[in-house]
Amino acid sequence: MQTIVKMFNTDKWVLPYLRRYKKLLALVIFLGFMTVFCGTALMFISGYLISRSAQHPSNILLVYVPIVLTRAFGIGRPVFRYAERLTSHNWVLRLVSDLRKKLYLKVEQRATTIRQEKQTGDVLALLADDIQHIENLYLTTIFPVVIGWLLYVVFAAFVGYFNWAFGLLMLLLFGVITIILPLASVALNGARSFKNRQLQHEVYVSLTDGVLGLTDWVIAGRQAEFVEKQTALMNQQVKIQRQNMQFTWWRDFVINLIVAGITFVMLYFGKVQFGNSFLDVNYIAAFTLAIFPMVDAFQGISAGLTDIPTHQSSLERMNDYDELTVTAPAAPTITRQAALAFKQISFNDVTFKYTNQQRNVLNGLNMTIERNQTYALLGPSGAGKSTMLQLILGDLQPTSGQINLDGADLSTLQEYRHDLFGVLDQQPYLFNTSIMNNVRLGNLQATDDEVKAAIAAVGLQDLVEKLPDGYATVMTEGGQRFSGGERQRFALARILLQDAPIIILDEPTVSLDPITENEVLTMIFSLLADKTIIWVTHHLTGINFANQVYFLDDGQFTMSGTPQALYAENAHFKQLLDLDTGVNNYQ
Ligand SMILES: Nc1ncnc2c1ncn2[C@@H]1O[C@H](COP(=O)(O)OP(=O)(O)OP(=O)(O)O)[C@@H](O)[C@H]1O
Repeated sequence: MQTIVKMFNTDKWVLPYLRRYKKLLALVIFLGFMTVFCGTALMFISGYLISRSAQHPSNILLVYVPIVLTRAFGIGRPVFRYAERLTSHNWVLRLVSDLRKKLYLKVEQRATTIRQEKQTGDVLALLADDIQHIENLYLTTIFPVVIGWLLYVVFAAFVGYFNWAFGLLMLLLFGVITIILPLASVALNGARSFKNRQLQHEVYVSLTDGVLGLTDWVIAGRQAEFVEKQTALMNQQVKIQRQNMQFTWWRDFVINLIVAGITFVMLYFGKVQFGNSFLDVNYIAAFTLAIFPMVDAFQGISAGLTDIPTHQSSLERMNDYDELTVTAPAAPTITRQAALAFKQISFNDVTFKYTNQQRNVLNGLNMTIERNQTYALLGPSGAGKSTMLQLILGDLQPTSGQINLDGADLSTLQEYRHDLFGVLDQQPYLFNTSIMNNVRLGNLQATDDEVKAAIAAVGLQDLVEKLPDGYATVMTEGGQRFSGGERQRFALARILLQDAPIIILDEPTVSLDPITENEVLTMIFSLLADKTIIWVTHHLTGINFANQVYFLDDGQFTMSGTPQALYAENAHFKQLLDLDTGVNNYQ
């Protein structure tokens, strides 16, 4: 219970919405209460009416009023129920839509760096499952519990109005169903529900991880191990769910036993209270029958409270996510136009360290990137090349030092990012939509003719036009229907449409065969001849396209210069290049 109170005390996700929509919330609770009230009153009046009708009809008016009331409560119950469903779902959908938007904005703000702190499965679970749980927190927990408790108090007071001692007895007996049993449920079953929720989360994380690396599991011939791992997790879940169902069965059985006891007590109360009067005797059936519709509402309290630990873990995860606050970057100090017309980008003593790492990945780097020049960045695996690209793109911030674009701190220019940078990486993503839509992603304002021109520029016009559906051909997920070289060309067409002045190439040809690699590199550098290019590459194929080559090792530049100068001055570079190209270069 303490953890629940603590959870709500520190909550930033749900409570603000309770306050924002409090009037609607009060209406939902009122309508829910009226639904159960009408159901109870209907049974009460019906009990009275049946009993009264069995007596000698001294005056027809005495049954006429209950008939009208039966009709009123009979109509009132479904009407209130309908209105309650409408408003509660309206309330919950508003809340969920606000929550989704809030969560989306949080994720979006950190989209580029999120994978450093969260696993993909974590974020998926958060987006898909946790929000759903918050929705259920209201529909299956908060609303039924509040309505059930309200009814409990009103009914005990009603009985107390006739006989305070019986009122007190009802308070006590119904208290067992509405307070003691639900709390015992939370205590006994809560830990299990919590564990189930955590297992569900583990399944998400492990499944996403497994699916992302599915090819590797298959290549390693360890599919069975992957399936076993998932099955073990799911079996644990099934076991817990079975225990939960058994627990629910026993709990409901105990509730029904208690209700049977309450029914006898009520009969006795009726006899003592009303048994001596010819007219009042009809209240015995009325009070006794009224118990049954209420029991449904009271059962909801136990079920609702037992779910709290499940919701708790969702709420904790969402609040935990909230802790990852994003500090808004300072406003840009130069205009978009000035940024696009930049002359140079400079690295000034840039050092970078990942928060979870001991050592610096980059150590006091200095470099100047001139407009319209091509820079090749080479170095062994783990040297820090990709980290450098992320720093240029503003996805990471230097631990010390500065990266400036014409004197303006690059990290403050994030709102110009799409206009400044085009990125072509190892596996550009092609979506399961038409070729036209996929290429148009580079520039949503581009006309059909412009898209076609970009596709023609990358040499894919013939291929596309020969397809039965032409430009409307759906690419299939990840663009699987096209070869690696074709996928890179489509991605290049996107970049042409985007027309950003700085192009980041992150080993775009690493997965291609040497002939296709040569073709794609030649195409990239001829089509992007007027751009500033920063190109990370593992080997020296196509290095003569670069104006400057920088070797990065262990976070520092160990060598730099034009390819020609390095070839002339550095025996190692000469040897590597000759090996890579199989000929003597620059002769
Ligand atoms: N998100 C991260 N969190 C912690 N350490 C990281 C992270 N990303 C990279 N590193 C570490 O930083 C170092 C540099 O990584 P980086 O990816 O920049 O190297 P790289 O030169 O691009 O390597 P490769 O050529 O293999 O892609 C490596 O030791 C890597 O393990």
